[in-house]
Amino acid sequence: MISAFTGTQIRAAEQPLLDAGEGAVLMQRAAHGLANAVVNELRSEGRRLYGSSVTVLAGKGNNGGDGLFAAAILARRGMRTTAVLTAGSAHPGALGAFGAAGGRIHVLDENNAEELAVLIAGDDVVIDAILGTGARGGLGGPAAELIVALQELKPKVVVACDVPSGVDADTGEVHWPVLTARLTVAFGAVKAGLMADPGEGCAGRVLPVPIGMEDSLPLPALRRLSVRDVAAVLPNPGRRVHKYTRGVLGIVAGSERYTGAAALSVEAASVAGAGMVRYLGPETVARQVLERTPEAIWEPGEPGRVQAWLLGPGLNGTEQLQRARDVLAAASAAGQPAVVDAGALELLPERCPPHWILTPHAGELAALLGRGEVCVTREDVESRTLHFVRLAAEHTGAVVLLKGATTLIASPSGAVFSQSEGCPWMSTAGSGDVLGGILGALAATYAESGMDDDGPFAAQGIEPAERWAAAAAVGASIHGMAGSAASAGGPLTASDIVRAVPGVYRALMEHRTR
Ligand SMILES: NC(=O)C1=CN([C@@H]2O[C@H](COP(=O)(O)OP(=O)(O)OC[C@H]3O[C@@H](n4cnc5c(N)ncnc54)[C@H](O)[C@@H]3O)[C@@H](O)[C@H]2O)[C@@H](O)CC1
Ligand SMILES: [K+]
Repeated sequence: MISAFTGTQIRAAEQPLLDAGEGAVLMQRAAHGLANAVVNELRSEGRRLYGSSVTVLAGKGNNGGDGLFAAAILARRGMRTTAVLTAGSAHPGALGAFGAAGGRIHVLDENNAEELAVLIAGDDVVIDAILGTGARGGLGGPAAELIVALQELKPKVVVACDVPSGVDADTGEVHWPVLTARLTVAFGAVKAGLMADPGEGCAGRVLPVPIGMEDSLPLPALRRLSVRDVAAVLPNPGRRVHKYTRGVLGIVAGSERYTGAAALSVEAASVAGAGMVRYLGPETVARQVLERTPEAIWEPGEPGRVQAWLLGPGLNGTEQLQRARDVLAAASAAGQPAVVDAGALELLPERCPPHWILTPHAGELAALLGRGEVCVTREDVESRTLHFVRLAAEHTGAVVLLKGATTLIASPSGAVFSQSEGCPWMSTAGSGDVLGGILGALAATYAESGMDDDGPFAAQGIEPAERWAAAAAVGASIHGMAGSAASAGGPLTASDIVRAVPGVYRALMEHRTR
């Protein structure tokens, strides 16, 4: 599990060490971690260190100090080093060390941003050490001009020091312009802002470097399940199970207009481990569903027993909407878990049970919040994903899974998971219906066995109030892995994602036996 902390939490954990006069030691550890990361990045490209060039963009705070000390280390190891001081002044000790190691220094001013950008862009590495966790807002003035010009010139390798300057370490909000990094070296721990959009999109790979305050960190603000975690909690049928104990999922999806959504979600649920899938919808849709998944059962009347529900993909028309309304009321009364997507989000009661999983995209999340009289647009949600997903979980009382390049899952208890296994090719029609099917299958399976104190989530140390959010994170992770496997770098259809799901399960099961 990767744990991420807000910049504020990390600064608080550092404070006792700073008070004890350990600040310089922390900075040296950070600088060595950063310098080593630059060396490894160059070596991974088969580049020699000696004679390669690096420029550090250094702000006036400790982030700039880390960058300058790291550049001094690199200069001593034979790199040609340049520093651009973006605020006129810089950390005195670090600047002294950089000068003593033979680095060249330029001071950014009103008139030289473009000229410096051209000078720097050809370097082998650019280190962005302008702003770190002490930033308020983003870059302005000549520093912003420099970043805009540099971004256009596409520098070869950008390594961000702690966070890309302009990304809010607490929230992942981005104050443009930001230089997109290939690698972010995060000191002490990964910052929450590097695991939430849009911040994650600027950070590249994130490498945490311990600097000695890690034991003082509080509970994480965000967590990401690793492949190993997902493998460990994946439902694994024992010898004595049968289809009913494996978990039966009821699905209310599709309509005359959107038949594909029903077909995809039913098929995805069937391949994602549900013992049985019962489909509720019009006969014409059911025919297509069964053609694709003959294992599913069409329920024209009162459905047989189910353990969990999926409602919403492709839902349209009064008949299907009424069915979904009835099912929601029955699920609520029976205490059954439900995955609520797309059209069914509009049917939710004001407060939902904590084991319901809502799966909006940014626009649907804005609408959901609007019902609680929080007036926000899709763009607002996209620019502050972590904030709004938390708020939606708080307002609805349910687990809220916000779809995106990074999927955030907020529990009403306050815990947040972040998964990012997918790829941009997955933003294709029907992809969300497949996610719904996978989540539904997991909900049905975990409802039967999985949430107890002797279940797999408890064994991973996941608290009872966070387990349904963790289950949704498992679903997001499997969906992302299946999409990336199906894509292999190229375009794909939602059906390709479905076909890749069993392979992902097999690989995870193998992982478990290793
Ligand atoms: N606190 C510590 O002891 C340690 C901090 N470390 C580094 O120090 C960083 C935090 O350092 P600081 O607290 O000095 O803050 P930063 O280095 O993040 O920089 C903020 C500095 O720029 C100014 N500033 C804030 N917002 C600005 C904006 N939008 N535009 C221009 N200037 C702005 C501030 O007045 C401050 O002087 C961390 O990210 C990390 O890189 C590491 O060296 C490890 C130890
Ligand atoms: K930075």
